[in-house]
Amino acid sequence: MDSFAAAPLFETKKAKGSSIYKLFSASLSVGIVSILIYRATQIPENRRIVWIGMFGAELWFAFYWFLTQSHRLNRVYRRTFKDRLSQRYEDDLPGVDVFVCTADPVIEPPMMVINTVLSVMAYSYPPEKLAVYLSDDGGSEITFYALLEASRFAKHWIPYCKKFNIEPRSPDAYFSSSEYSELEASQAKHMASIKKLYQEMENRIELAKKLKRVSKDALLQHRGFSSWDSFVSPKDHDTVMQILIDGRDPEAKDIEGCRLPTLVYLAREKRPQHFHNFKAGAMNALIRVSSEISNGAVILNVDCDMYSNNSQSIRDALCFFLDEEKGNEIAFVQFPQNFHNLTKNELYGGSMRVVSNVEFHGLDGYGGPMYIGTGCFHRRDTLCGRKFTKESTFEWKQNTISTTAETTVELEERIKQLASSTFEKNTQWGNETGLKYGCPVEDVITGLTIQCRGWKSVYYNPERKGFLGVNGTTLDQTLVMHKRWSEGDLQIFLSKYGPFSNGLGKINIGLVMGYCVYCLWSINCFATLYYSIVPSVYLLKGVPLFPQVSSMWLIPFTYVIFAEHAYSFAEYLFSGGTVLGWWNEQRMWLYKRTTSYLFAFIDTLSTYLGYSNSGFVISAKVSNEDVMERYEQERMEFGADISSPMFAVLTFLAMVNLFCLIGVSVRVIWRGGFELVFRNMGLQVLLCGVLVLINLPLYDAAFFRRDKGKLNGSVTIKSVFLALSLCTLYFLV
Ligand SMILES: O=c1ccn([C@@H]2O[C@H](COP(=O)(O)OP(=O)(O)O[C@H]3O[C@H](CO)[C@@H](O)[C@H](O)[C@H]3O)[C@@H](O)[C@H]2O)c(=O)[nH]1
Ligand SMILES: [Mn+2]
Repeated sequence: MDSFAAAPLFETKKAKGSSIYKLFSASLSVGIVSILIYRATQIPENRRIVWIGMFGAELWFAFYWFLTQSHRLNRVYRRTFKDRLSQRYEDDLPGVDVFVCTADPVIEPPMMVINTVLSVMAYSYPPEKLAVYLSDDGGSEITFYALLEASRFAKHWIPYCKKFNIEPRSPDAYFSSSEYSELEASQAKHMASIKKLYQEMENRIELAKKLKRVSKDALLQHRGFSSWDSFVSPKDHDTVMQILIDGRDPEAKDIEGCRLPTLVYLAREKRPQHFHNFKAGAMNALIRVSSEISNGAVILNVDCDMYSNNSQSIRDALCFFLDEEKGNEIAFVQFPQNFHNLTKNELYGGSMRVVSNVEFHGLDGYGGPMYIGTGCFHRRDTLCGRKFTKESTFEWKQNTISTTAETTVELEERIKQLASSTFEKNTQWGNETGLKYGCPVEDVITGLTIQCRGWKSVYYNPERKGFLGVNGTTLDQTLVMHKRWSEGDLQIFLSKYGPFSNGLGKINIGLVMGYCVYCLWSINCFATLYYSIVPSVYLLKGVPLFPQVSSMWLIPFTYVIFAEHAYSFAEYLFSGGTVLGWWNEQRMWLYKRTTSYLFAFIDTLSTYLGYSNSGFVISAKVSNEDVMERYEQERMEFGADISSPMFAVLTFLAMVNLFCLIGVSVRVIWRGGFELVFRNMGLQVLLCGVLVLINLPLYDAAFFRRDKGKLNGSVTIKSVFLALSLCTLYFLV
């Protein structure tokens, strides 16, 4: 072997400045411990219970802060060498199967879905090694029709992408980001004609969507439509499987005469009497079906809204899997979730900036990130349950399917039963094999299980983002999504597959802690609720719960509060955010903790007691113009007609703090004693004041706004009434 052949395909670098961080972290620990000592030693004679509550909340915060250190102490960054990959493996690249999941043609419009499909079909990768599968849990004829249209448009689109080496390769994203005037004349002409084809296709699909049926002409164009003859409903139908482009077929070529990637539509069989297990069920059906069609050694999974923004991502991922030294222990390569519809200051904290740019790098330092469902490359064999051994190597060359004389139709008929609703009965699918069932975050539990079998994962966060998706555009959507996530994560923690119950001893302790940060999200609700109600109410009552301004004990409180927030502010800016964005994120942090997490906890509890079953509320990916306008102006969207219990909790909390602050102010102005209040309860005033400040958009939505995004009137009235009652009650007794 010459020296170049031995050169690694990727490199891993530790984050700079980690010793400074360690010092900082140590100083904060001292502060935190001092606070706890204060609580434990200074218990007052009266109102012990309230004090102990404060102690409890602070104990929790301290413990949780300790867990989050695992995200920061050992961050690593990865870099790939794609030129070495092509030099060594260009003729030998593994097959790659891309799974795109969709579930509802209304929430996830067919145009969006096919844009994602086209973007992955156009990867810079040998087309004969690439296969794209669309799983449609909505079983929609319109989605199928759109995919059929896309399979034709691909013949023009893929050669265009490759000829001019364009990015991004989702047509919609490309057309809305590029101007003819910036292109050379020949390309501009070419683009104009492609764009026209695209718009014609779009018109046909939108028309079908509007009429809720495919035109008679189109129906005759493909035998696949006949599958809908026996169709009862999206929840009750036979398997629909159509190989729209068969990669084995030498005639399947684009307009330049180059081969095309395989393209398959699958709507697995659904029956009301058989539970379908949401996305995990869809993925497992895809794993089986694809194993008979293309059997790619590597599987890429994306949600239907997450188009590929970087045509090199497959090659990036392969640099990890094919690395001669370390590749054999890597089970999956996770890219961050990024979004293309964020506004500048991210009113709903949608980018999860710090998670992507700090925390996941920290997990990577301890054995690898979680699998987060989209933008993730898996090795097929590990996903199917194979255990790790030191001797095992990545044998991608054996994965090829022998080309038989079978026709496309014969192949379809033979393998249809792999997607039947009864296929998994009495098998290990959903348990030891494939993605795990029974958890609203199938991805996280599956990834953790793989890591517990001895595998590593890799986090790859390149400059040019690999995937871009759609983020929620209303407060309600964001809170509901976080409820599902935190609920699923808590269930993982409590299950026998949890980071603690299963991971301890199998994965690095740093990774156990790292998982716990997410798995225990929901538990944060108690300490946060306590901290955002009790000190304010006792402020109104005139009872101090923090050290006096003149006391030495104030020092650790001040240090911890200011240093921690200054650090989080710096971290947010360092991750590319804005000042206002950080402030918005603090609000969302409060809102998620007091609603999503609380409701997730309650629902998990009732699931355990057998009262309910957690479902999967599909995140909305489109919103009407009115909502969109406010989203772009960064006005918080409550939705005047939404009377969600989550909003009731938020409004109640906001009102309690408002009334307490007003109450104290009135008293001070009336009776004087400003100095006394400040001296005895300075921190309480600060806390209550910040809570009011952060809730300004909510008061605005409750009292002043007139648009459709304002807070529901009855929610406002009820919450004001409840908050007033609570404050009066506390004030009097
Ligand atoms: O019965 C179902 C329900 C959902 N989906 C698909 O699952 C994906 C994710 O659903 P979405 O509603 O967008 O959920 P998010 O909360 O945005 O998704 C994140 O969280 C999920 C649960 O952890 C993961 O499955 C996702 O990959 C991850 O992006 C979408 O493509 C859906 O079409 C199905 O295929 N079948
Ligand atoms: Mn999504």
